[in-house]
Amino acid sequence: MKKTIEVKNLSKSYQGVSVVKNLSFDVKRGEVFGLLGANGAGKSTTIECILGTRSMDSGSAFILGMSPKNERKNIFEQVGVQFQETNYPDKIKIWELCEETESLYNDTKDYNILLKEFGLYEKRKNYIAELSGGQKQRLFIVLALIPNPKVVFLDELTTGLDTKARRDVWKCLLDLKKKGLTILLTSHFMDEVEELCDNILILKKGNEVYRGSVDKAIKNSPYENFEDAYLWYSGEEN
Ligand SMILES: Nc1ncnc2c1ncn2[C@@H]1O[C@H](COP(=O)(O)OP(=O)(O)OP(=O)(O)O)[C@@H](O)[C@H]1O
Repeated sequence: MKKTIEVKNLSKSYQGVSVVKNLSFDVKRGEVFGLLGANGAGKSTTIECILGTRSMDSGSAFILGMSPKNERKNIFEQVGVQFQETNYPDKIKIWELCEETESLYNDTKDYNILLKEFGLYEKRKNYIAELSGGQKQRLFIVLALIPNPKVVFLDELTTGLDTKARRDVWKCLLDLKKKGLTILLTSHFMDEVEELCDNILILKKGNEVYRGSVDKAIKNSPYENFEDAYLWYSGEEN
C-alpha cells in the first residue's frame, strides 16, 4: 500500500540537547497513526519537523510523496493541521474564521456541514472568545478539515473535551478514515488511542521504544491492558 507519510532517521536538538533521536516510520493511506509519549517526549517537535514548520537536524520527511521543505504550497493544499495552541483573534466570529480559512484553498469542504458534525453550528455567529475550551478544540479540528485534506495532523486531539464530545469526535474521524483520510495524532488518552489507532509509536525522551499495533504492544508487555502497557513502555509507570 502507498505510503502517505514517510519519515526517515529524523533527529532534532534544541541548543545542543537532543529531543528527537533517529525516528523512522511510515503511515499508509487511510491509517490512523498515534504518536505517543509523556510530556516533553518529543511528539510536537516530530510533527513540526515533518510539516517543515521546524527544521530538522538530519533525516527526511515526505507527505504524499512531497517534501514539506520544497513543496510547501502543494502540501498546504492537501494537509490539514490542528495545532495544540492556535492564536486566532478573539474578535472574529466562527463563521468568519471558517470563511477566511476556506478562501485560502482551492478545494474545500462545506464548513456548515463540518460545524454541524462537530456540534458547533449553533455557535457559528459567536466570537471565538465566547467558546468553551472544548468548543474551541473542536473548532480547531473543523478548521483542519476545511481544506478537504488527504492527511490531517491532530496534536492532542481531544484534550479539554467532555466524554460525549470526545466520542462524537472519534465517530467523525472514523467516518473520515473510512473515506480514505490518513490521520496522524497525538493523545494522552489511551482509550482514545485503542479506539482510533491502527498503529502507534511510543516515544521516551525522543527515542522510539515501541512501534506497531496496540494489540502487539499489549502482548509484548507484562500487562494485560493497554494503559498499563503504555505506561510501562513510556517510562511513566512510577
Ligand atoms: N523551542 C524550543 N526550545 C528549546 N527546547 C524546546 C523547544 N520546544 C520544545 N523543547 C523541548 O523539547 C522537548 C520535546 O518537546 P515537545 O514539545 O516536542 O514534547 P511533546 O512530546 O510534544 O510534549 P507534550 O506532551 O507536553 O506536548 C522538551 O524537553 C521541550 O522542553
